[in-house]
Amino acid sequence: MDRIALKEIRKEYSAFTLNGISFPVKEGFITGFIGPNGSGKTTTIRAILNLNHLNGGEVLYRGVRPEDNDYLQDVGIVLDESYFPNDWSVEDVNNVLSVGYKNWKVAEFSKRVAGYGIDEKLNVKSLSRGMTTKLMLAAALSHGAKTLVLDEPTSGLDPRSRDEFRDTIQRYMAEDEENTVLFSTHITEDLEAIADYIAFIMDGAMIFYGTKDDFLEAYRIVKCREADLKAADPKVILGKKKTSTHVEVLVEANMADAFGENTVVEKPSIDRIMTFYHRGDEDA
Ligand SMILES: Nc1ncnc2c1ncn2[C@@H]1O[C@H](COP(=O)(O)OP(=O)(O)OP(=O)(O)O)[C@@H](O)[C@H]1O
Repeated sequence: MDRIALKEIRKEYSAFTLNGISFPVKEGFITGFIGPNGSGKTTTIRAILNLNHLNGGEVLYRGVRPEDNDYLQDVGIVLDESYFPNDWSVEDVNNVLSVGYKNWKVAEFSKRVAGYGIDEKLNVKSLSRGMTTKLMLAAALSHGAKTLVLDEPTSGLDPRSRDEFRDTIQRYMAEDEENTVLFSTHITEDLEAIADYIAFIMDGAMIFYGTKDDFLEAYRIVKCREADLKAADPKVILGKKKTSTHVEVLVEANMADAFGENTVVEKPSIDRIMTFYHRGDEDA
């Protein structure tokens, strides 16, 4: 079952268009949402959270198009920047959200922020980027949300905190088989560790949606000589990088043998797929 379904969503800014993004966020699984800087991840996430007016398409939550923001009671949110007013203390966050969320757990939030080493007397604006992310994560996990929607939750975290974040998400998933997570990231190590599904966008358009394993099987990097490239239709080349001795191209897996026999074929990591995709002719 789809916890969230994005159906052809479209958002037009003056210099950017999110152009018909469709993918499901499957109930009971972790979906990693990837794409390079400026590809439209935050715009998509804001659409899911009803923070953006859309120019087309729709977002379904538990199979229906929400008529108001009540569905957000069920959603724990981490945004890429703080959504708390700067003059609030952490204690204010606890007090105010206990009014806003029907199932807010005051003691649970206090325990979580204390666990992150955050003093509730501190002002939100005095927190570092990583601490602010942890504060949002503590809030996201303190109102019984069955869905987490997290925008770049690990980008401000140090390696140890990233590791703890991954443990926290895995514990959350183990607590209830219906718990569901969508998180965007360009730290692909996070995905390799915990994502079940991958949604990959670029320049506002959908490139891939499927299981992480299918994603890793879908592409190959072929190392060959520049002359070998002539053997194949240039359209099969999804990305290209020259090195001092040869050229490397990203292709769909079924095109890996289109460049003749004098090649080396590798299965790329998520990171390599992302960095190669749409890459041009520049030298390494
Ligand atoms: N309010 C806005 N007005 C105009 N353009 C916007 C607005 N918000 C985002 N954009 C543009 O939309 C594009 C996509 O931005 P978005 O933040 O969704 O990308 P992203 O994939 O989340 O990037 P990053 O990985 O850098 O966070 C960018 O070119 C950005 O400048």
